[in-house]
Amino acid sequence: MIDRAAVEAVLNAIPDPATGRGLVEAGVAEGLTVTADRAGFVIEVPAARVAAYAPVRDAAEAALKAMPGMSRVSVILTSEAPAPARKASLSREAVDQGRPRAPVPTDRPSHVRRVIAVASGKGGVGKSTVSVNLAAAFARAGWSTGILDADVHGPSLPTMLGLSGQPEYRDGMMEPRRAHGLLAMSVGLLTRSDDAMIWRGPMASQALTQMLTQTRWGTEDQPLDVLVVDLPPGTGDVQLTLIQKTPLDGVVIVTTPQEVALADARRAHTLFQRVGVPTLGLIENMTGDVFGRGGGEAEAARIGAAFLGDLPLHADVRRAGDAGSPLAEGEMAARFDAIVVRVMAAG
Ligand SMILES: Nc1ncnc2c1ncn2[C@@H]1O[C@H](COP(=O)(O)OP(=O)(O)OP(=O)(O)O)[C@@H](O)[C@H]1O
Repeated sequence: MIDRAAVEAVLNAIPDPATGRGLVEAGVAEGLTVTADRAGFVIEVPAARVAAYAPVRDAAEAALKAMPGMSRVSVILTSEAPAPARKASLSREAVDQGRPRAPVPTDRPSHVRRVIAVASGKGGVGKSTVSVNLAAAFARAGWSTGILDADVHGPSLPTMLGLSGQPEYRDGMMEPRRAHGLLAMSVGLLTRSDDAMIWRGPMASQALTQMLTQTRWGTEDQPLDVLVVDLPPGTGDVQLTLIQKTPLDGVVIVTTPQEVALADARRAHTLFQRVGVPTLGLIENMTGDVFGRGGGEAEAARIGAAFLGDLPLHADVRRAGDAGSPLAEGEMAARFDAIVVRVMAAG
């Protein structure tokens, strides 16, 4: 198990060029996610400073990869979009064009009945695990189901469904992959995992739009009943841009019972509320002796959302994820079936 404190110590040994302080201390490592064997974060700097921070990203990546037990590291260097230049001589029309406009949601994907996002206020709460098992439970309930992995910070669907290789293009559309009764598309299938990617909000949003609207999720004869979208964790700019542009019918928020995760879940709920996407409910993951229990239900009541259920830490869940297939039977699969019944009732 990778320890978050150890990751932070490694990152604090690397100085931020601007302040000379360690990367975590200086607040440079945004959205730091540490899971059992992975770590990732985002460095967001003004466009002019991207080159100066590239060696920092490389050093951080190398240092994290060298940690014992670390299997995957993703350090993303992104640039803030430059503010539009305004001149007094611009016409009114041009000035108007420079103003931020209310974002226009992209078209709905064709032949898809419902788009449900799975989100978390912070990383490492098991959002991707919940997404894929929720999708499998929808399929067990008889709904034709797709899953779209939009987690630019660390796409994990290819591992969880045992997928590799780029998707095929046919008649100008990407063909989703088929696995375990689900249709699947992942940002991880569209990029080489070792690429040093620079994901800005708009780029991530463009990739998501493309995967949503240019994937053949359904046809006139065989529409898709539900598309589950695994969003990147957090409540920052990337998430805001994504959800503003994406036609979502509802969101399921995943949290752990810990106080800090609950506060982040609340923040996520507020973010979705601001853009008019209804929260279908909260799921408490990793309930039990380690993290406590019950916080998710109390938080759901506090924000006026449904509580969809809790999921204890269970070896079957991790084993299924590692083996590249969702849960198909047993106690944990049954818990997901119960959650799906409540989601269906909510949305
Ligand atoms: N209920 C559970 N019981 C046992 N293991 C779990 C459970 N939920 C998640 N895990 C394990 O925790 C790890 C992290 O899960 P996952 O990758 O789904 O998190 P995440 O929140 O999607 O992370 P990220 O923020 O990086 O996307 C995985 O190894 C997964 O198998």
